[in-house]
Amino acid sequence: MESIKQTEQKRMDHVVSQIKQAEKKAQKNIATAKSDTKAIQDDFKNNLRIKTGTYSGMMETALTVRQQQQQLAERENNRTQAAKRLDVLEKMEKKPYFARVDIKEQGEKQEKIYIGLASFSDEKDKFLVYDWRAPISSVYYDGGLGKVKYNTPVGEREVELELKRQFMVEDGQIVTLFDTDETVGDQMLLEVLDEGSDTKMKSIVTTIQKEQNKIIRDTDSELLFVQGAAGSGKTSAVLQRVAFLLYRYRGKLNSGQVVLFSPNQLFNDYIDQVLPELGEQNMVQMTYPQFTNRRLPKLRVETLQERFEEENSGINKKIKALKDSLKFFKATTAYSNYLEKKGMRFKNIMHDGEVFFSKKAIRDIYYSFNENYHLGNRLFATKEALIKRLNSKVGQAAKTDEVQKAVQGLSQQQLNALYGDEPRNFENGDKELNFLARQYVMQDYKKIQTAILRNRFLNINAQYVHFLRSVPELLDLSEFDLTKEEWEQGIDQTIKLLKERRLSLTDVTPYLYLYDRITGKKGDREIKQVFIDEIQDYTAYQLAYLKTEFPRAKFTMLGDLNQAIFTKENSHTLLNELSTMFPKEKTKVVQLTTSYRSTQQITDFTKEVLVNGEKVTAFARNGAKPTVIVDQDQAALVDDVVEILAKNDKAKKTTAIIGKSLAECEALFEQLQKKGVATTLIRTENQRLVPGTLIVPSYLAKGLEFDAVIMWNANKQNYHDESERQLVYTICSRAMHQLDILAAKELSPLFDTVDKNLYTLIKR
Ligand SMILES: Nc1ncnc2c1ncn2[C@@H]1O[C@H](COP(=O)(O)OP(=O)(O)OP(=O)(O)O)[C@@H](O)[C@H]1O
Repeated sequence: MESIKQTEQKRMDHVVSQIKQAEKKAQKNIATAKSDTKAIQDDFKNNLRIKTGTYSGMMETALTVRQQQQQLAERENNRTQAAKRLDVLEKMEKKPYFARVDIKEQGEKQEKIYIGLASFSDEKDKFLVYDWRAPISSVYYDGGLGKVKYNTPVGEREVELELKRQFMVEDGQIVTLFDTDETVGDQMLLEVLDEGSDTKMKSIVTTIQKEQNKIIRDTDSELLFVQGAAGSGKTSAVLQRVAFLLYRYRGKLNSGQVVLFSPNQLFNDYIDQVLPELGEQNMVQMTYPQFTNRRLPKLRVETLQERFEEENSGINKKIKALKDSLKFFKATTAYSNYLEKKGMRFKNIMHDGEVFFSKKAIRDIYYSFNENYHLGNRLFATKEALIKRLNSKVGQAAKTDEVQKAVQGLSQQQLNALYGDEPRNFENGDKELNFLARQYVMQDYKKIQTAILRNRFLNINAQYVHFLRSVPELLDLSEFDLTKEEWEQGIDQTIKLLKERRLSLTDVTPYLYLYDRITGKKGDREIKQVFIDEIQDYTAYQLAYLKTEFPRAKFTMLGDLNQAIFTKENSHTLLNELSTMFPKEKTKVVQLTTSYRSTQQITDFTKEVLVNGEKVTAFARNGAKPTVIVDQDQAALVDDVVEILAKNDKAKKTTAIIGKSLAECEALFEQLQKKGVATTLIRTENQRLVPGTLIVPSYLAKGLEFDAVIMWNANKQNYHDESERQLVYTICSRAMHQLDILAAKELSPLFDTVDKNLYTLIKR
């Protein structure tokens, strides 16, 4: 008798052969679209007669050109569609599907549903494969055998799940199959997790877990908040969610309307293959500093490294807490509203070293409009009035003898430049001279026009400082444990930086928000979905700002309060503030507690580093216990690194050495180089992850993972402050299979909370 595997293989062979046929068809479509395009272009070249003699002739020509462009766009669209389909088919040829569920709806026959990367039907329109995002596919991810419910666009349905089968497939051949009554068999997950790390993140489509599926398929929430332990698959789930939304709202949502904010550039690079692997285009990806700094080209904003290494204590810390808060955001809004009545700061518009429009004149115009003019309109009306005044000044100047004489003395070439594209049919000589004189003056005044149009008369630096000075009237400083004098000290620092054309990261967002309010900037209404990863490193202010910047978007925010390495203990306040920003009934919070990244031994160890942390459970996958090596001095530690690297290399494990600061990483890099050990030092977030051993500073390790991690210099001197606990946790939780912690002389006391049985201690 034929085994189950043979029967399934036969079916798979059939599907693969159908897919191959479909590929041929797609190739033909691409070729047809290409030759059609060429034919249209040739035809156009040969037959188009440009008729410009008469008005109707011109119209006819324009119409023909337009028709041709439309035809070309249509063919181009056909071609891209066919090319996309071919791309998906080629992937499916290797792995047509990864699961099968047998379901029975009441009163109906049993149905076998095969689930893969995309839907595929045969010539008779019978579904051979269902897209993993189709409503019915949800039962595969959600249910054990028995009754299961799933959502469809027209409501909930219930079916009996009678079989759940998973396939490991390579090149169209079934390698293994598992029948399971567990929610997605652990066996398959184990196989997947046992694989080594890569410089690129992979999709988890075949083994999405029930909780993750909830995140992926949510369509109701305006704010979906995911608190997930390190390695619990937040990032993975969210990328699957993007693919899901693009499928669910096909035609209404495209990848350009989805934005993902990620922790750093390195991480962008790490995840950029997941969506293409799923047959979708990547969304817009950026980091928050990229988003804000591109609007501040003239100011130098603090970098991630500077932010990480800056001393944040005492008054500074309290000022930062205030500036990061939602209260401060509200104060900015209140302050800007008050500017409709008074308080705007302006700059003179200068010309040749002299005041052309004085700030007082501009202020008078600005406040001459009635109270129905709100900030944006008020500015617009002011600009209009200034342009009008400029024009009348141009008129006056053009009439002066001086200008008239100057124009008469111009060469033909200079005159031609003044005419520009203007048709030269003037009623009489006077009018012509007048026109030329105006043009002549305008050349000189061009800069003034630009200054008006570009809002150069706004004095945003002075305005921001004025706002800071007004803060004690807008909120209660004592709530942030600050006195007025302390607050003033903070303002002095900001002024000092502004004078050097610099801005601290904390000030960037309020500065921009104030500017947006004054200029009436409306935000990007095109963007429909915004994803924010590592939410714990954002401030409430930044999130409130993002909400105004993307007024039509739904938000998915994910993070791990345990890994707040920049905001530290403020991360819990963030969660509270966040909950007031979105309507309660439209907010959903999902917790992911199982960590899939690391072996049980590593997760059990790392979670004890935390005190009062969010919940973390290990996924049962075995490996060696973490090792802690305490050696005599730095030189001995370098030898330890060399030894560990040799061992890891032999076991084909990729290692990342994570040091606290960049300086430390640089020093280690050089020492290893002297010993002939090749590594790649990641200095900035703009670098690429490459295969082989990496040395990474801690603040860039966010979101990444490696087979083996060496925590460098985990001694007392380096990590002693309670506020560094989360950083230590983030570093250690990057390891998938092996973790070695190295310290000279004395281990950091932050490890004291860890049970001694959970690691192997080597003292040398
Ligand atoms: N359902 C799953 N099936 C297979 N692998 C999974 C699954 N969920 C997570 N993983 C794997 O676990 C690892 C961690 O996932 P991911 O990076 O998405 O976690 P995270 O919650 O974003 O972590 P962190 O907060 O530490 O950055 C990845 O290698 C991912 O492929």
